[in-house]
This record gives sequence, structure tokens and C-alpha cells, in this order.
Amino acid sequence: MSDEDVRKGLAGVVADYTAISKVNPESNSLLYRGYPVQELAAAKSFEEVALLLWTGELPSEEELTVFEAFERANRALDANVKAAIDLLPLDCHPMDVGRTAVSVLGANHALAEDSSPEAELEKAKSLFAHFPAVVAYDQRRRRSLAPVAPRDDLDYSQNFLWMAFGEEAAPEVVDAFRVSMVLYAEHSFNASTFTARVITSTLSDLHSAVTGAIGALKGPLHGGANEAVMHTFDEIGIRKEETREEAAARAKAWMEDALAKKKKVMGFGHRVYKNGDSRVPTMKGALDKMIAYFDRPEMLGLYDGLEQAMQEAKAIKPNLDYPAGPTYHLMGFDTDMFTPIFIASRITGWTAHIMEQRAANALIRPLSAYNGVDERHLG
Ligand SMILES: CC(=O)SCCNC(=O)CCNC(=O)[C@H](O)C(C)(C)COP(=O)(O)OP(=O)(O)OC[C@H]1O[C@@H](n2cnc3c(N)ncnc32)[C@H](O)[C@@H]1OP(=O)(O)O
Ligand SMILES: O=C([O-])CC(=O)C(=O)O
Repeated sequence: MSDEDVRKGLAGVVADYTAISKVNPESNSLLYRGYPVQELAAAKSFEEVALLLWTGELPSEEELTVFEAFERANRALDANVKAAIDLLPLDCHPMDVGRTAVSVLGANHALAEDSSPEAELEKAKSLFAHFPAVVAYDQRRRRSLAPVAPRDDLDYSQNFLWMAFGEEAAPEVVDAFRVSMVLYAEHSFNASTFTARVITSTLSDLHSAVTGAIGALKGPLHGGANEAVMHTFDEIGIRKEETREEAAARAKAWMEDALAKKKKVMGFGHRVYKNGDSRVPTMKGALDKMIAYFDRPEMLGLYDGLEQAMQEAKAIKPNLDYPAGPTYHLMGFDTDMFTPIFIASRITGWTAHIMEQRAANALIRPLSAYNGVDERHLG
């Protein structure tokens, strides 16, 4: 085996087919089941997009109504999950809470070991419905606030924000949140989805695969970057009284210093897109609306300053986590809740891939090139 045979990070390796999404770095496009993600983000609910990812088609009005009724009926915080979360320390990372919650939901699901397509879809829908209450409950318990019961007169995004904050969010905020959920839902063989597929390939169960995927998403080179972006903003310092230009100048100086010290700045760069992430313009549009709604031009200054300095120094473009982080911050979420929100969205893509992997399974087991000590013997 030569060095050329070793593909570190599996970079450039095509591991399988997928019909769920197409990431095209040349045209800078992303299609979910054939539809450009920008079109879906402009016109469809997250509930519709979830059904599209799972089934391959947008739902009829009747199919959507049935699913919405299911989702609304399964929104309450599961009692076993609540009991498990209550045992976890308040200072553990919320991703640990999310990972634990999915594990508990799996252990308690009547269809846990049933891998028929019908059971898998049922479990995917159930996770979709149950997970927002986990994020909302965890944020509230960390703030010493009582949980807020879900409301079945609200849609998914409205209810998510209701449970998290205990008040109805403005339509502008709901819409920005919905857009983020649609954009975060699916992205082919990213690290967490591939993790879910590896686990599924051993014929393990759906909740195990999602639990593993959460572990992969947590890292700052992947989903954890949306939190890391906010830590960068915090390190630079968010000064509400500052003008956009003043904030931009400080952010530029921070970035120049960070790059001079050879730091990796989270929220920039991508393994597949080398000329910009297809989802960023739409998410940046949602961020702009939040900046206008909350009247926070200094946040735009920080955003622009970092982006410009990175562009000038290394021509590396932002990825989806870059606009998503400050958007969630402006909505009022705690920073370490950002990646659990990403889970709530990516549950759709992960479970679609789990079903696809199972339908045409091959054990995922690459080779390795041994570079340890030569053969040796005892005594
Ligand atoms: C939803 C998502 O998961 S999107 C991804 C979220 N992740 C991040 O934002 C983390 C920051 N970004 C990164 O670490 C990388 O860009 C990755 C891991 C996403 C992709 O990187 P890879 O394709 O493996 O490229 P790699 O990390 O080797 O970078 C190539 C070069 O660009 C540089 N580079 C890439 N991203 C960054 C960055 N964010 N900041 C500074 N330099 C960077 C690297 O240092 C490297 O430079 P070198 O050739 O001089 O050593
Ligand atoms: O595709 C990737 O490698 C990471 C990413 O953008 C995602 O998972 O949304």
C-alpha cells in the first residue's frame, strides 16, 4: 500500500450513492430531493421539508395535516427523558443532554428494535416531535426557570420558541428560525450523517445511529462551529453602543491577529465548498432581518469585519454556522444551545440517511495502512 492509497479524512472519496441531497460545489448549489434549498427555505415549512427528506416527495395537503397532528400530539417533554436530564449536572454541555435524551427515547420506544421501513419512519417522526422540548427544557433549567408546556395551536417553529422562552415570538423571528431549520436539515455525507450511516451499516438501531451522530456533530469542526462563532464575537466583545463601522474595525483587527497566530477561526471554510457555502446567502438574509428587527447594527459590523479580514488574508468563505450563530444569539438562545438546535433540524437528514442506508446496506469498513512497529515476538 502506497501513501497515495491513504485518503486522510476520506477527502475526495465517494463512499456511496444518495438520493436525498446533492451538494454541488461547482454550481454552489444544494438540492433536497431535487429542489433547490433556497426555494424550500423561501416557501415551505420545516414540517414539509422533513416529509420531503424522508419520503422523497413534498406532502399532499392531507399528508401534511396528518403529520402536523402527529407532531403536535408528541411535543411534550417525555417523562423518562425529563427524569434522565434531571440527573445530569447543570454544567454539562447541552449536547450531552441531547445525546442522552435520544438514547433514553430509544430505550423506551416500543419499536426500538424494529427496523422495517414503516417503523423507521415512525421513529424518525417521533424524534422530530420530541426533541424541541429537550432543548427548551435544558435551556430553561440552566436559567432556573420552570418548563413551559407546548401549545398545539402553534406550528413547529412557533412552538419551539414558545417552549424555550415562554412567550410567543414575533413572526419575523419565527420565520428566521424556520429558515435556519430548513437550511440545517441535510447535507449529504457530512461527518455526523456518515457516522449515522456507519452505525446503521452494522444493522444497529435508529436511535443508536442518531446518538452517535450527535457525538460527531458536537465537535467545533462540524456543528459545534455555530457556538464557536459566538465565542469569537464574545471574545472580540459585543458593544451595543458601537456603530457598525467601529465594530467592523475591531473585528478586522481581531481576525488579523488570529490569523497571524495561525488560529483556525470557526465558521469559515468547508470540506466540500471551496467558493462559499450555498446556504450562507439565505441564512445571512435571515440574520440581516434579525439585526434589523432587534436594531443591532454593531452585530453586522462584527460579522462584516471578520468576513472581510478572512477574505483579504486567506480568501476563505463563511459556512452556514457563521450567520446561524449570531442569529440564534439575537433570538435569545444561550450560546451552548446552538448546536442542540442544529440537532433538532438535522434529525431529519440523519434519519433519512439511516433509512436509505438500511434499504441498500453494505457494512462500512475501510482499510488502514499500518505504520506501527514491525512484527516482533515475546521473549
Ligand atoms: C455545518 C458544518 O459543519 S460547516 C463546517 C463547520 N466547521 C468550521 O467552521 C470549523 C472551521 N473550519 C475548518 O476547520 C475547515 O475549514 C474544515 C474542517 C471545515 C474543512 O477543512 P478541510 O477541507 O479539512 O481543509 P483544512 O482544514 O485542511 O484547511 C485547508 C487550509 O485552509 C485553512 N483553513 C481552513 N479553514 C480555516 C479556518 N476556519 N480558519 C483558518 N484557516 C482555515 C487551513 O488552515 C489550511 O491551511 P494550510 O493549507 O495553510 O494548512
Ligand atoms: O457537509 C459538511 O461537511 C458539513 C456541513 O456543512 C453540514 O453538515 O451541514
